[in-house]
Amino acid sequence: MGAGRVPEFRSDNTLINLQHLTKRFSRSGNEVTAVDGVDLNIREGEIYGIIGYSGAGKSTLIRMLNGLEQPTSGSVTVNGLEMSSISGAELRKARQKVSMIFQHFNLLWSRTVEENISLPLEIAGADKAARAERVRELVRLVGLEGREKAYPSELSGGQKQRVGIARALANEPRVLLCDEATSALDPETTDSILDLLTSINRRLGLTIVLITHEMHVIRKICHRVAVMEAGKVVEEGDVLQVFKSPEQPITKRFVSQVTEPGDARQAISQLGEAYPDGTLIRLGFVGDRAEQPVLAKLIRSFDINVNILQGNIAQTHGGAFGSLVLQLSGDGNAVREAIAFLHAEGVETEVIAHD
Ligand SMILES: Nc1ncnc2c1ncn2[C@@H]1O[C@H](COP(=O)(O)OP(=O)(O)OP(=O)(O)O)[C@@H](O)[C@H]1O
Repeated sequence: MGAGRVPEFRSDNTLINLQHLTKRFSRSGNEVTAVDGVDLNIREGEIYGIIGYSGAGKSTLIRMLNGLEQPTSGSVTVNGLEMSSISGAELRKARQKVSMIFQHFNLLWSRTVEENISLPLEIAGADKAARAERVRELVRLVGLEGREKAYPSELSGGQKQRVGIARALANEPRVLLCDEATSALDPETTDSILDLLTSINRRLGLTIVLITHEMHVIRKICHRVAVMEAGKVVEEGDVLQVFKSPEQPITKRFVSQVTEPGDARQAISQLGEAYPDGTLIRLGFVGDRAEQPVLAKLIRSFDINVNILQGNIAQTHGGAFGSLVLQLSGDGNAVREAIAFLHAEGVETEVIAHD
């Protein structure tokens, strides 16, 4: 679909504004605050990710963006229209412009691919010829040519989600909400669906808001991210910035999902055991900043041994980031001075372990 050739459109205009958004549920006499005073601005044309563990309040929050759930207090405004204050026909109309895809696709099993995609057009009252034309376009857009007459039971998970995406785009929404849209898919299919969402974002300038518990999804396609914990947004920012210097403990855990795969962590701890006299440090680097000269200077200037234990680099929408794990060994003072030197050079440096 050539996503890379289409220029990116992102404006500074706020499309979605959440103010002190709160949702409480009462369940058998107990009150649960699912969303707790959230303030957020989502800009037109961006892919905005909300990440959190199970129970953090993500689903409740995203369901308030299209009026599937009503806030207990606070407001949701989409393109100047306060979703929390409308109902009935007005809400149904507004919902056509804020459509949604789901983890389990929510397709109608008795309808074919093209009949599923056509459904929102039927509901909106489009005539038969216009529906057929639009369905053809959408089938092409999501890459399902040749599968129009298939039933959902005959499709792979990725194909089912493509039908979900086509159906969600039928009435030309301004916003696409994705509720754990890739959580039921294997890693390769996840990547192909994320590529499709990126491509749609670029081609149509569509604003996408997604919720997930996987940092890989955030890293791969989001421009900005909010981290949710116990109903609150505890950290928010550009994806690259959050990867570079996560502040909250929960954000650090999410970032380490991507930067420190389990086997790498194990390898580091094994190396740490093999060289117990060393100090393990992790250097963080971002974009095109050159840490290499700093490393060369470190090795030249201090009488210590430097072993590179692990290095990785990953791409985000905003650029590359990576980390390098080093083992420094030698005289304790020299090691301390070397670390002070790295700090002074402005390299993000964290001591992981020392003897
Ligand atoms: N309809 C409901 N009635 C009562 N409690 C609810 C309801 N919906 C959500 N909750 C509670 O609100 C809290 C947040 O749930 P929510 O589903 O929004 O979190 P989540 O981050 O999306 O987690 P998950 O990924 O597991 O769905 C949880 O404690 C949940 O049990």
